[in-house]
Amino acid sequence: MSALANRRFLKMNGLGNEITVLDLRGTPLRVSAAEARAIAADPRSRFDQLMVLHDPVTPGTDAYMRIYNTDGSESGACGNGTRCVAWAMTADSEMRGTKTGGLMLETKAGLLPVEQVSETVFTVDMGAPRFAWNEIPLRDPQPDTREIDIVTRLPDAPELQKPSAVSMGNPHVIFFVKDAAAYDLPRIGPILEHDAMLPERANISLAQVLKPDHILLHVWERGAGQTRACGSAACATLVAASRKGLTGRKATISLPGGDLLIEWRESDGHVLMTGPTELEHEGTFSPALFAGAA
Ligand SMILES: N[C@@H](CCC[C@H](N)C(=O)O)C(=O)O
Repeated sequence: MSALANRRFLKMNGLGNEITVLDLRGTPLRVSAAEARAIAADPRSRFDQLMVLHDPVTPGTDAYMRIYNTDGSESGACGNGTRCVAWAMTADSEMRGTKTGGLMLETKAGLLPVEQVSETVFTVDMGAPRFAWNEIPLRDPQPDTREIDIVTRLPDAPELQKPSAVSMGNPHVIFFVKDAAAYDLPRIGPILEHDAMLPERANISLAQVLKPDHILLHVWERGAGQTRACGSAACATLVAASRKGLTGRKATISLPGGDLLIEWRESDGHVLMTGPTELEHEGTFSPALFAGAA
């Protein structure tokens, strides 16, 4: 039987981005890719991202987070999930600590300071974006990641060329388009996610700049498919738009699930993401869930 059987989880969302939070602090347990897929397959614990809390690694931090996509792959960043974890560590009767003030969370991509804005709204410092082709990473050297070469040619969407690429601790490719809602993302998303230029695949964004401080965004997420919102994609998109001179350094990013406020802070180059969280329900994993999952 999986050691995760009967463990408690929280089912949450950040702007409709489905998030399941599992607290494994104080245990040596780890979630395997097969266990993550099994959790995602159950409608009660279904997720776009599973946020697993582990004991802190770096002194002074509050928790280490491992982030799983629906397909069991791992990511270094999840903006919406980080806000959900912050809510859980602040408000949930079993996960909250005694600490007041902000939290310092950590992933394999780095440190994420979080501040509470109101009961359910949090601001996450998502860190500094990276632009070097090998840090995103891309397969081939690119002189300027504001406009990269990709291999995919879509006969019915020939304009989807020369996207921007940005790492927010996870890889993002952003196409600036006239109408972000006009594309069949479930069809073209997987093709672009697996473009040969993207050795670790990428999250694919279609961005429509409405005003210098407002962008409409649709996202196909690596390992999870089309989601109602993606926080790290919103950060990467604002940064890419600002680098191309399409927006300023602060904008509202409107996603199908709602709005995020994103600021690319001038003083230190960090990206701040502010948005809501929602608790849907709590539950425990049924032992039967993991039958066959290693
Ligand atoms: N929804 C997340 C991003 C999740 C990670 C992504 N699918 C990846 O594999 O990098 C967010 O809110 O940032």
